[in-house]
Amino acid sequence: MSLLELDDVSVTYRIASGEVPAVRGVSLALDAGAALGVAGESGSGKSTLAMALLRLLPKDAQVGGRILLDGEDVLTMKWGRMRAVRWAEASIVFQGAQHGLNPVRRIGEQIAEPLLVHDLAKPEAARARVAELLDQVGLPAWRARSYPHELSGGQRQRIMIAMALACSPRLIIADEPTTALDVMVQAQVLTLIKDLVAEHGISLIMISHDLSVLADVCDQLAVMYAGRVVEHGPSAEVFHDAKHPYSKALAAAFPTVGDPVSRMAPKGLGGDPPDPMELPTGCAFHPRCPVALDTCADLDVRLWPAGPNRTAACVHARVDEEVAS
Ligand SMILES: Nc1ncnc2c1ncn2[C@@H]1O[C@H](COP(=O)(O)OP(=O)(O)OP(=O)(O)O)[C@@H](O)[C@H]1O
Repeated sequence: MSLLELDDVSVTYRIASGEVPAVRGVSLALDAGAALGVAGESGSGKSTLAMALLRLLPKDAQVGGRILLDGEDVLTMKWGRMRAVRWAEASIVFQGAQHGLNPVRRIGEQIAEPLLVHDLAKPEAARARVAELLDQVGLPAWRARSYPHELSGGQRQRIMIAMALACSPRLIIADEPTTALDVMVQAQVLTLIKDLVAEHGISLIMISHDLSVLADVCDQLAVMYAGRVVEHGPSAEVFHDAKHPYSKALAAAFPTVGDPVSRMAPKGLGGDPPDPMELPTGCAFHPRCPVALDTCADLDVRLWPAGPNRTAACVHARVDEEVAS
């Protein structure tokens, strides 16, 4: 059984001017110890999906479908159970560490808090655990006495990772964990995440708009567009041989050093992502798609098999059935 199973998950925000379908029918599974990357442009629904996993969405968000964590549906859990699950079984690292830390409390107290709140350690054992966690994220034990403003952005993000690890969760959700950091520090933090999840056998969901980062850290990739997963498969295959034209454009937008010259000059995608309140008919990507057919505007688009262990929501990628063109 998968550690995490998403079955037809949808999230709709109800706002004054109507309904915003931010996530639409997402089904994904994550095995214990595996790492799944979720990619997509700004507004594609990645953060909404991540927040839905731990029921951290605001009240105006209506969530449908099933989110099974070790077989237990997160969406129907009692609040007491939900609070126990957060940190202890699954924790989340947000982008921009400085916003997540309390500026007037010492780092050590903040890392120890989830341990004390969940009654997983007495104060003395928690202090020892804080030193151990600081060591795991590459910081000296004396940093426990520092305040957040005494640390760099990269060090603060390491603290957030230490907090996420504190209760030894089985799943960590990392939402753009390195976006606010400079390139060198980004690489260090990514290596740290990669090493820690491998060492502790933790499952990881990492969210980013950068497919190359996800391909480096994750085994599987899901690409989101307008609230839907439009491609899913082994990360190296999706990154180097995308089947969906949107994933192709996204992969081409992040060439890596050493790539052949052909990949260094990607054709940019025209247009903007659609407003979720005014989604195009059929395939939501068709107005921007360089290979769209007339029929794509009316298509009942779904994730079709697109090769071994791969799916893509594009008629050009289907391998199972005859398609109308
Ligand atoms: N609280 C909210 N109320 C109404 N609409 C929202 C709310 N939060 C997000 N949205 C809308 O839901 C859609 C998905 O947003 P979301 O933040 O999940 O996307 P994202 O892919 O994570 O983008 P980014 O990379 O910019 O964080 C967007 O159209 C956004 O405007």
